Amino acid sequence: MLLEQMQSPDDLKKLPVEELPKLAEEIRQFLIESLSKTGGHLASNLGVIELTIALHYLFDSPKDKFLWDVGHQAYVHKLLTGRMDLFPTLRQYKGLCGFPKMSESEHDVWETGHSSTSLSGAMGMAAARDLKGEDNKVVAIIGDGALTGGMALEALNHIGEEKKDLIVVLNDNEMSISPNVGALHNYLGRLRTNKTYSKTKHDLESLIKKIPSVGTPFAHLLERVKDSLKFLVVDGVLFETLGFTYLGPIDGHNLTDLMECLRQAAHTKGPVLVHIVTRKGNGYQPAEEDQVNYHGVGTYKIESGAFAKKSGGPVAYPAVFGETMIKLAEENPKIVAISPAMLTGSKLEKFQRRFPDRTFDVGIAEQHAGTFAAGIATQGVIPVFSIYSTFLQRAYDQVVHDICRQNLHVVFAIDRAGFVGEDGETHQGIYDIGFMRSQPNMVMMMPKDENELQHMLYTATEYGKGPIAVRYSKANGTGVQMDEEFKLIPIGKSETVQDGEDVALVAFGSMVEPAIQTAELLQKQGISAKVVNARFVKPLDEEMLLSLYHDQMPIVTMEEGALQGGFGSAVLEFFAQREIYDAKVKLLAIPDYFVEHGSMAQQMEEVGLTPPQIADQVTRFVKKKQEV
Ligand SMILES: Cc1ncc(C[n+]2csc(CCOP(=O)(O)OP(=O)(O)O)c2C)c(N)n1
Ligand SMILES: CC(=O)[C@@H](O)[C@H](O)COP(=O)(O)O
Ligand SMILES: [Mg+2]
Repeated sequence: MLLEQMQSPDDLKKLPVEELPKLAEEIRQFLIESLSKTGGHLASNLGVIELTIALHYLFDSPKDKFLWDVGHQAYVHKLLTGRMDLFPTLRQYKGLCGFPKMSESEHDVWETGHSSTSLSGAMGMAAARDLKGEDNKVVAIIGDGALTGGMALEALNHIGEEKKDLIVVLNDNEMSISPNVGALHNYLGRLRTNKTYSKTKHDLESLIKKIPSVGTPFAHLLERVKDSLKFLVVDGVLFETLGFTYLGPIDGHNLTDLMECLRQAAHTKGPVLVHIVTRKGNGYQPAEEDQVNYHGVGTYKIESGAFAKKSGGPVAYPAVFGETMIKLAEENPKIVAISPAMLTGSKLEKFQRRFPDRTFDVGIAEQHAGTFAAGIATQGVIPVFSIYSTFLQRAYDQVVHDICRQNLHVVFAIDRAGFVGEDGETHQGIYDIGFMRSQPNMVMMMPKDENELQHMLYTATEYGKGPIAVRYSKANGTGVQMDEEFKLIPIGKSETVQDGEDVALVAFGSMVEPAIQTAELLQKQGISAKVVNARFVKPLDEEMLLSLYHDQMPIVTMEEGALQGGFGSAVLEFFAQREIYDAKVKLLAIPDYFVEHGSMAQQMEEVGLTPPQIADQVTRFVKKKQEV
């Protein structure tokens, strides 16, 4: 098997060119087989097998730098850089990361997970290279979806101006996770169908070169004629206008064409954009036919492509969000949904089918989505901005400057809040509590179960006074009975779940259920714990906190979020502001480091947030308090 011999790109370079299609086929079979057992980002990787082979064959990694945008398509790169044996551990605890990771290999020179960063990173590397007087190549590989991200467009603007040697490979498969959207996508479509462009341009340039222009009075005029002629050939060559040499479009599954084009790119001065056209899921029929669901998969049967059945259990929070949105929108015609390219994961596809005019998939454009929501809200329409916690990070200034400062009624539906499992550190949804609650006007809540989620969403859409956020986990709910009618939750009011005398477990959202389990464990040790469902991190239920203090209850705050600036911090701030210095408060939250991939359960255990671990900590805390 050729693949087994690939310990480094040097081994690849030893292969005769004729063997490369065989290697590509082996990689395809390997990925289909290996991911059927581990899951992972299958379809995107099947689409870049030939491209990755061509890149490693022609360039000299790690001297030459490859920056994989999003990084979900870097599995082939991992295979060709000696990590085949680790694939059975892909995305598992302490196993191979699903994204580029510098600690894994010297060939991973840029870490990703969030999209649209590769061009800025590449520009930085090219600038540093030139300052140091070095001569390596820098190649950014970006998908058509990631290209819609604002960062990528900002970088194109800069790169085109600076004119440094840098190659951008645009992998155009017409797909984001869902079919790609937007005017830029439509433009790429026109380039794709205009296959004669490159040839015509080449012929034209050869012709113009024959006219003796340099040094003549007509030089400038002739250059302008050349540019104008280009625009006659296709309706606007955006990338050339921006200062890139545009090569393509070429078939990204044809190794010969790829090699030829990349060779030409490597010898071209200044920024080059190589436009390759690929098929997501290429070579595996189930993935080609259902590109959306094969973007990221769990385990599946190779022959049929059938996904392993989910192990029953209660419905997951995102599904409850999707269903609730339909109910809410049926009752309230002012409600619209906004998603930055995540309709599928956010469970809004059914909503989109039911209310196509009230659904906005804006592409990978979190910043725009935020300010777009603000604009909608100014007109009395109610935008529900559905966004994963981790991607909301990208829209922070929009949250601050456009939404909170203008005190607009934007409803944030913050999905994937807390640990996310296999995607790991780039995707953990654990910072939103801190960065949202610091904003004036913000209201923020998290439900203890799926029934409370629907009531919170209803409360948020009815609120009307300013920005309001509901964060919820990707996990399954608790299996609680769902109420038929929506109820308003009083803003800033907690709920006592069970009474107790020795300690108060004040839990935020997803930690209420573990708090109840912890209380049971404590009971066995003779410790009586009160459990409070905090519901709100902002505004806090101050009355509840003061009452616990007056009852001299030690307080343990519990949250699935970062310790710094989180729910527990808010409780401490409250007591400090009231000049209450003898409140006994212990904070249980996620400590100050990036927690890597694994299952959500493993991640909770790693940071000490499982009920037995919490019970131990609470026992020590209560005993210490009694000793004082
Ligand atoms: C900032 C950000 N927003 C959203 C995502 C979620 N996401 C991951 S891959 C992807 C689609 C990327 O499409 P494209 O770049 O064309 O790559 P393809 O999967 O088609 O190869 C999206 C929306 C992300 N990783 N980062
Ligand atoms: C690479 C990426 O950002 C997405 O594909 C992400 O992995 C989706 O996560 P979910 O599976 O939770 O929707
Ligand atoms: Mg794509």
